[in-house]
Amino acid sequence: MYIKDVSLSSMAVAEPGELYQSKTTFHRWIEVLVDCPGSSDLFTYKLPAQLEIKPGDILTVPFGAQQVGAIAIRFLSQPPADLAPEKIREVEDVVSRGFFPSTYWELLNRIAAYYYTPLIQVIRVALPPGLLGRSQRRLRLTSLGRDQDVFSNTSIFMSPTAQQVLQLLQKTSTGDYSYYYIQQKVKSAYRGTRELIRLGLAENYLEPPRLNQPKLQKAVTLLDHNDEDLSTRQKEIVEVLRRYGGELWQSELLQTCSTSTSTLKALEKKGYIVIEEREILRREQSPLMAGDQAKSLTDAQTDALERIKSLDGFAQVLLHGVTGSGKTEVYLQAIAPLLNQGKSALVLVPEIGLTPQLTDRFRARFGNKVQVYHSALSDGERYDTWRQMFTGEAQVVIGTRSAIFAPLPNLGLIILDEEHDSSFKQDSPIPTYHARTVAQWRAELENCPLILGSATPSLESWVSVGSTPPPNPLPASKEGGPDSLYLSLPERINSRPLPPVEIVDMRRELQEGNRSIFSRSLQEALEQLKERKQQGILFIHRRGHSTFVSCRSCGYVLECPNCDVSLAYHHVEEGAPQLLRCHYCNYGRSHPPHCPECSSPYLKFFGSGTQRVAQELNKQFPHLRLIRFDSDTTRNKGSHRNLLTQFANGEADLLVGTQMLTKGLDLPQVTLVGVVAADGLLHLSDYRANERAFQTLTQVAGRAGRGEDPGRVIVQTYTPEHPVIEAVKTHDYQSFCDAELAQRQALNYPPMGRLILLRLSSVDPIQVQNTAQIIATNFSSQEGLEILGPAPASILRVANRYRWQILLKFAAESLPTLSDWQEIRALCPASVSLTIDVDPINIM
Ligand SMILES: Nc1ncnc2c1ncn2[C@@H]1O[C@H](COP(=O)(O)OP(=O)(O)OP(=O)(O)O)[C@@H](O)[C@H]1O
Ligand SMILES: [Zn+2]
Ligand SMILES: [Zn+2]
Repeated sequence: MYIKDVSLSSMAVAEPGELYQSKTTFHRWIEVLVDCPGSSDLFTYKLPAQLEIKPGDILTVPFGAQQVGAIAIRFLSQPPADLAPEKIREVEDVVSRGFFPSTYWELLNRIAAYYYTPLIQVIRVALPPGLLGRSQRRLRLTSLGRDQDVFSNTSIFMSPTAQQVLQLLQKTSTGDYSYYYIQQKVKSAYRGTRELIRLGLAENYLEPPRLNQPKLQKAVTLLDHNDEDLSTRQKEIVEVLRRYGGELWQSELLQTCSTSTSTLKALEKKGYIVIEEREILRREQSPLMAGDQAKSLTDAQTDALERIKSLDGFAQVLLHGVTGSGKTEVYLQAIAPLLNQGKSALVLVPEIGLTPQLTDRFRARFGNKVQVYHSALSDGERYDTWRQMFTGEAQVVIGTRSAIFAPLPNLGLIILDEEHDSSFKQDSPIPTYHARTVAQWRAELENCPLILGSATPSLESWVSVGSTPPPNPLPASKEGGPDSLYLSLPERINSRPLPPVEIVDMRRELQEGNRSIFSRSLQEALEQLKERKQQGILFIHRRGHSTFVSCRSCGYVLECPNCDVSLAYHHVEEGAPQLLRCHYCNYGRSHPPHCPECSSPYLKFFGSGTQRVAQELNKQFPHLRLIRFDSDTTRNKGSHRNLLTQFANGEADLLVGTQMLTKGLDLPQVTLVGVVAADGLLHLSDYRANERAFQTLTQVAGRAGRGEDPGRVIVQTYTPEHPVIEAVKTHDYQSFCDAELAQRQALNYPPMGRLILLRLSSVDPIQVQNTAQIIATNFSSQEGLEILGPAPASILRVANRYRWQILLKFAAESLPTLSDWQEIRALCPASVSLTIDVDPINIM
């Protein structure tokens, strides 16, 4: 593939031999990425003679009138033709060497190239917010510099400028100023500072953003002493300290002993205690966990663990374990020996708030070796956690998508739990990476295993560990490529059965006079909950914007005549015509008043939200206590945990919620799971709709019957004959996959074919449409490339921007030669923005 974008072709730095300045090829210029808002170009600088620089080093360079942070990208043996050599400025200094280990650096480069994203944007995703941006370069005295008296004869010889800077620094108690300040105070300070550094009298460093300075707090430490000359009060304090292991935060001690700082100071004076500032790490706080021991494993778990432990270096492992089969225990026991070897592990989960239980289990097992890293942390927490990771101490990092960039130097294992989950994919902004793809590269580069765990693996992962389907029931293992391994946990812990799934035909309910959103079956099950002192979960699919239209009388779903997808309902604004549209070929029609199949007027936009269901429940089952569990009720930090704890404590009978319920909840008291309307999942206008529906329904069903009491699942639908419903009923992942893969194959959809989605948006509806048209025609028809669209996005206008899209579909697994992306971008006028989504997951 030919890529002209400069920042993309910087891949070259990762090639061996290019990394270092060798004596034979003497480089005199270097291209750097400058950390300046809006700048994504590379700039050329001259290499100072004495300074050794490697790609990936963090530098300071003069930029306009400022000194700014920059990252060294690659050497040039020729200056660019359009730049006069004498105009090129020199790199000022290296702030941090080897900041990016070479494997990490290569990872970032791969992401930039694969996702057509300028490298600086990738770096911004990887680094904690503001690390480079608001960092400040400072100069501070060394101990040699502190003791240097410029007026004495024994002083090291230095220029007058250097003397001035030295004296300036010596005047402060800290011996430390920002470069900016020094430059204000001393003329041509630049040369002076260089000189001081060379003489070992000063050193420069990059100060982290102010906001993220380490947080200090006073700690009180007990010294070894016999307490003879103490008052009773003082003795009490010493006793408290001793009970707490000899150390407490001062604030805690004051509170515990109801004493004052002056009492403590008196104790310090007597030499019994020391009070000092200590850094407190702003890590996510969690309740203290009781220690937890490794469980003795089932046979299937033992097999899986042994296979994992025997791996040496990179391998991709699909751990396919049915719901409640104990995958987490396998992760924990795979990680334990690594920590003892001084290695770290990275565990990615779909959404951290939704899985406090998982984090708790890790904390209970590994204590403070566990770090949590995700974007909902405050900047301070993120920064501190990031620094902790950087130390290289063996640790377990649990985080969401972006934690794949955790700077763990000594990585021994990467795990993606619930690997099928679509939240591992970033749709915007660029890079539109998939954490699974990045994890695969990272594991390869670090030469460590990658475990993909799921009860409902993505078809991508299923195919990648060997596309020939194994026999049913699931085999213990199957072989894919040389580096891939399939492991299965086919049974629940203690051989508990998977819950039976009852499918209720809602058309029948209507025919037989039940107009409630709850079938008679579900009503009866809800009635029984209270009697039996059991708990239940009701799943409601919230459709957000997109919807499908179906006939309440006959179940007919309006579909596109040209594609095998349902039509989406479009209603751009009040008063505008109601339209049905296909997102793949742009076929459109008006919304019909009657069912085209049976002429019934009961056409319905499907899906009632949690709120409506909760109201309905309150009306029909006033004695059932509910907890609503959706994005409205879980907005605050810690609210997931609170609601789940309430529920686990039996403060409610029913948990009513959305997608959130499907992710890893392990509540043994739950016996009933009800799906109010499965149809909301089945007819989305997306080629992945079936896969997603199967995964969601199987996962939510898997919440039932995990404890002693057997579970029961009731799925309500208007299309009971749908193949997804069939597969969920029989817990048959295998046949579902076979059928689904055959369809994907026929239509060249992933994982057989490949997709790239171009999303265009603009405040100007005409311009965006025209641009989409021009870009689409620009893709010369190639063998194996199909261009779908341009078509308007399903919600045409969002935040006053009109959105169009072009879907590129490739028959082959790898991408063929495409036209130059820079040229494509150049076709967009300034008012139209273009996002290139590689391997898109959301096509609507
Ligand atoms: N060897 C074991 N012996 C006894 N209990 C176990 C064992 N392994 C796991 N468990 C328990 O079984 C329950 C289910 O395990 P876990 O939550 O890991 O399942 P899972 O495979 O991740 O399920 P899901 O995919 O549905 O989230 C947990 O409560 C766990 O503590
Ligand atoms: Zn009908
Ligand atoms: Zn169509």
